[in-house]
Amino acid sequence: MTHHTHEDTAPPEAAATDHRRLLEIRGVSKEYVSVKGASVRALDDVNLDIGDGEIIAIIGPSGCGKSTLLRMVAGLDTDYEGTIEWTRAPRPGRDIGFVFQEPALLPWRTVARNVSLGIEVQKDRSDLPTDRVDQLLELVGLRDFAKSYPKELSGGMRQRVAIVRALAYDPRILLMDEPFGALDAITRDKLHDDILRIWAATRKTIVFVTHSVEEAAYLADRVVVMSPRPGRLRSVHQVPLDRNRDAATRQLPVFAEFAGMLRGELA
Ligand SMILES: Nc1ncnc2c1ncn2[C@@H]1O[C@H](COP(=O)(O)OP(=O)(O)OP(=O)(O)O)[C@@H](O)[C@H]1O
Repeated sequence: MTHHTHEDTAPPEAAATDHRRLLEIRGVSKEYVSVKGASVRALDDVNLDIGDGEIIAIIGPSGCGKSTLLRMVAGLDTDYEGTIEWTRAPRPGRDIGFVFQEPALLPWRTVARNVSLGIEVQKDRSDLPTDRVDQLLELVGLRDFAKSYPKELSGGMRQRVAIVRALAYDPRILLMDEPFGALDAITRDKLHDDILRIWAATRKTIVFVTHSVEEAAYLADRVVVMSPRPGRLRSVHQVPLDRNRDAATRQLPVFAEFAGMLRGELA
């Protein structure tokens, strides 16, 4: 089990071993200035390489800058020190799929039309072919609900629609900010398996923020632990499991041990 801290020899920015690099985050710091003029240092010298096809979980105490970091990677906030560089130039507006805690679907559009929204907002406005929408919905078992409206779906189904909507224009990276935080435990577990299925079918790079160490351990290749303000990378851990994960994985001693270790890092 890897266990790097600032005091260890291996730096937390150690690159993913098995993946070509997709993104390089170098020396990223962020200061917010409040309305009253006081400044809050939200991130301090964050360094991380993200490999192509890698799944990374970010965990850390409330307010440590997880969402801030995700927003910067997404290009939603460009006011920071340091650099975030892509190894291949991103296609403007297309390379990031973002999923929030709330699915934010348009209630007057069908499921299929919500999924194709990601494409329609692009400049060229080419419609998403119906078979592509079907294919995306199939990934999350919602093909039969293409013509339903969001209010006719459960919370978990809505979040599945939000996830495939983010995948509609084939982004290089899927960023998710506590995507399962509003769901009950059983629905969460089902969504986890949807994510694993999506990854197996698309090999997308996925970076997600979570408060659950079990979620991080179950889904990720590497887990990034952040420390409280100013947000720094406390440690980066390779998850000691191969990619074939299912319900039985959660029963493995190595899983419990790893999740327990993460919990200890957060204490
Ligand atoms: N727009 C803003 N203006 C001022 N301060 C901000 C702003 N957004 C975030 N902050 C501050 O920056 C710090 C990091 O916030 P951020 O939302 O990134 O944390 P987080 O780790 O995602 O928290 P949580 O787990 O509670 O969602 C916090 O101290 C927060 O108060």
